[in-house]
Amino acid sequence: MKAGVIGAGAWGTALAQLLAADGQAVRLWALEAEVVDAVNGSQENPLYLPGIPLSPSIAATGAMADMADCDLLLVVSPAQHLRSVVAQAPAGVPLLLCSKGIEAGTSLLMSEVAQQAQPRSPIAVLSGPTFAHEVARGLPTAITLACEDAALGQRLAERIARPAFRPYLSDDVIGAEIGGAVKNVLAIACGVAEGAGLGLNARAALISRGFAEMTRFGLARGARAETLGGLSGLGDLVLTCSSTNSRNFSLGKGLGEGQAAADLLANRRTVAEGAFTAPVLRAAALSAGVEMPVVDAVCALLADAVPLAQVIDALLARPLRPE
Ligand SMILES: NC(=O)C1=CN([C@@H]2O[C@H](COP(=O)(O)OP(=O)(O)OC[C@H]3O[C@@H](n4cnc5c(N)ncnc54)[C@H](O)[C@@H]3O)[C@@H](O)[C@H]2O)C=CC1
Ligand SMILES: O=C(CO)COP(=O)(O)O
Repeated sequence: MKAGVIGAGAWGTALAQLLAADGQAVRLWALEAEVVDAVNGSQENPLYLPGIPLSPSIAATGAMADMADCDLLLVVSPAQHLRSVVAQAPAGVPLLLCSKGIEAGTSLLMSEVAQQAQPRSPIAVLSGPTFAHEVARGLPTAITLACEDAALGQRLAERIARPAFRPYLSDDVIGAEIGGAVKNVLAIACGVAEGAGLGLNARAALISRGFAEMTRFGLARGARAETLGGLSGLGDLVLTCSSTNSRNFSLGKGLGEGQAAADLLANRRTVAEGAFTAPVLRAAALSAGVEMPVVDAVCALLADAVPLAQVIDALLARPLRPE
């Protein structure tokens, strides 16, 4: 039996490499035939993870039926495609969900979507500050592994831990997912501050006040505060809000430089999840009665609805209140 990875973008490929670096067999499902050919033929994924030599023990496939001999499936598709790929996956196999986002139309978290798509499959979530290129290169990384079933969580943690890759166990699945989804929207805001030349004070303010928004929303959805303050929340927020290695931060930087969202989002191959999560999160926050002004500002910019200067002025002109 072997581990399988569903989705061969940057993160799925990096996770396959992590698990296969010591020669263990890993099955990798890719959507694109050219990715299957490149991984199997020349041990690389130039489309999504260029410059990283991959282990020959990764076997790529474009046929989901080939995942039937896997005893663990890491699901690493973009959040908006998770329902369809999980529905095609073999039933009854533990699913470790690695996508970060909220489903449009349903406002469901990935664990809730997976539960609907594969009701018989046990579910866990893997989320934290983890740039794919760094994990693929074997650089030290810590991550949250959340699972309601403590024994399964322990088994999965032991299965994926490596000398430089440390999963920390949690039973707060909702908290781990909310941190990963919300931080992508806040990273867009920090990118805007960078692109518009607003300075590092503004970035720190957005990280802190954004974390307050994440916490308010998370607590309203049943997350625990310590999860939001951990690797999958604050940890990932800090990582993604401070580097153009983040696609979300880079998208925001383009917006801050005055480019239109429609142009920045047209024809991109890689995913900036925050652009999809932002409007869903805004609607979910509104219906939960949770104020998220930074998220609202990102939504306005993504809709190309309000000029940047006006969005910034509106945030700064909010009534003064206690922290
Ligand atoms: N790249 C990273 O460093 C990290 C990414 N993640 C999360 O992992 C998830 C996947 O992101 P990446 O691997 O970075 O993707 P990516 O941006 O590198 O690649 C895009 C992926 O989308 C897939 N795709 C496009 N259309 C599809 C469809 N109709 N059905 C199924 N798949 C489709 C492509 O095959 C490809 O695998 C996202 O939710 C992301 O937030 C989480 C941690 C780190
Ligand atoms: O989730 C990530 C790091 O933890 C990757 O962030 P981006 O999707 O913004 O590149």
